[in-house]
Amino acid sequence: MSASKSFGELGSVIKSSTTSIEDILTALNLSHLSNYPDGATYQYPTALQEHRQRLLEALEELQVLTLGPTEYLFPTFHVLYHYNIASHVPENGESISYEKLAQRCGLPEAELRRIMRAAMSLRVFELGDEEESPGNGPGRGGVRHNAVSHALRTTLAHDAVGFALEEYGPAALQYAESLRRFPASVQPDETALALANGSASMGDDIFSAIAGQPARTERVANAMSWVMTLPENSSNHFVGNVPWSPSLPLQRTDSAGHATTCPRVVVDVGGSHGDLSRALLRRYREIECVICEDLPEVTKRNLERGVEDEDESISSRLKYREYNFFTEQVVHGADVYVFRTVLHDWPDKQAIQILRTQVPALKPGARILVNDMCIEEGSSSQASGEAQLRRQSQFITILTHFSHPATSATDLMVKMSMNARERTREEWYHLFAEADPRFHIQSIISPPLAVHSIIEVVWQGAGA
Ligand SMILES: C[S@@+](CC[C@H](N)C(=O)[O-])C[C@H]1O[C@@H](n2cnc3c(N)ncnc32)[C@H](O)[C@@H]1O
Repeated sequence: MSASKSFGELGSVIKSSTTSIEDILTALNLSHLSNYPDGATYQYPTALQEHRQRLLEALEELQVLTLGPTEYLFPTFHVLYHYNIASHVPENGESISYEKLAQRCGLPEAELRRIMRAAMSLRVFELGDEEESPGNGPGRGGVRHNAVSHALRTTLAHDAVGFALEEYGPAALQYAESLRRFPASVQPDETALALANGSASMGDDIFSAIAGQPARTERVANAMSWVMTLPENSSNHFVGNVPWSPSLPLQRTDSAGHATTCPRVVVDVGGSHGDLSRALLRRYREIECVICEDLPEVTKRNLERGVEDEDESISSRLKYREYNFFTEQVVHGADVYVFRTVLHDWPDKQAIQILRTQVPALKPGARILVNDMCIEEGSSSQASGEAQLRRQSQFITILTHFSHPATSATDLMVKMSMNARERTREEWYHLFAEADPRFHIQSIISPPLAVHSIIEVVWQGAGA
């Protein structure tokens, strides 16, 4: 990738530039300038411009280095995605001439050059070997991948970028209008995304709106799989902290005082491609079966994709099943029902409905494990899940660069898409109490460095 300095070198540049800036400000009696509002706007004096420029460059480079190529995908802009330019640049560090790349992408060479110049300024791709076409002058030898553009080559990353740009980009531009048209609405079809899809107030949430479009449906599912590759979102946080995990510091017991044992049958509701299902099966050999449920289109793709490259010990225990969670749960008597980043998509009314449709299937002591965010009102602590999430959701800062300065928080993403919101702990308690008083929240675990908490809910009703 184009960040050529090490952490240590960048740290030194940052230290020396900030010291120089501070010295100049002190000499000019301006050391009081800060980010905190004091009623004054200010411009930095020219004397410190050079240090400021050095500092900004080092900070940018440090950010790229710290995020790593996969998370630093957000500067990808739409034309790069649309023409799938990364896929036309050879792998293995080989350069490609602008002429050839333009042909492969179906773009005029002059336009491609402009696009690539902009991309490289954002540290996506880098200049190729000058020797390749020596007559063209410095930097004219074409381009090649850097780590960031190379990461963009993979379908999952590319689809994640496309999902953000093409689903949320247009929605972000409708956000203000949606607030004007549907003030205080909690209907999933009265949203910015629905306006962008021309389906507002027609009874369609986004999942229904794209249901008949396999390419879009697949892109959403791939984007979800990509999100799970980000460290803060890794399935490891869930898998390592489930109530039966041996790695928990304290041995967990159920309400009768028995040690919490590993479940045999788990249902992954709204499980998309089944990434979490597979992670559970890999870690817990005692789980006999995980049933990954999702909408028909998603399940169809899961079944078509098959299990060719799958370890047989996992594929034999993983089942895919069509299920609409607004209807009665079809798998009765499972030990655990997992909802990972599902309920946060829905306003309370629908989330309650989803929980109630599970009730007829629940046996006494069955668990629901929700893996969603517990936001902390008013917290800006860097250690909180919310602050983690702000960084994680660079996913949507794609929009801040090239579409609309919309948001850097999934709270606004779920608002724009479904009129939903991320919930506080109290709101989770309230939601379950509303859904059915026999749901008992047994624990909420927020693993360190994880975006999502694990809300363990035990069914205290008699069985169905
Ligand atoms: C935000 S994704 C979460 C996917 C997965 N659990 C994860 O953590 O990556 C929400 C999932 O809910 C599914 N979904 C949406 N509406 C549904 C419905 N009515 N019934 C079942 N699944 C649904 C979507 O297809 C999608 O896979």
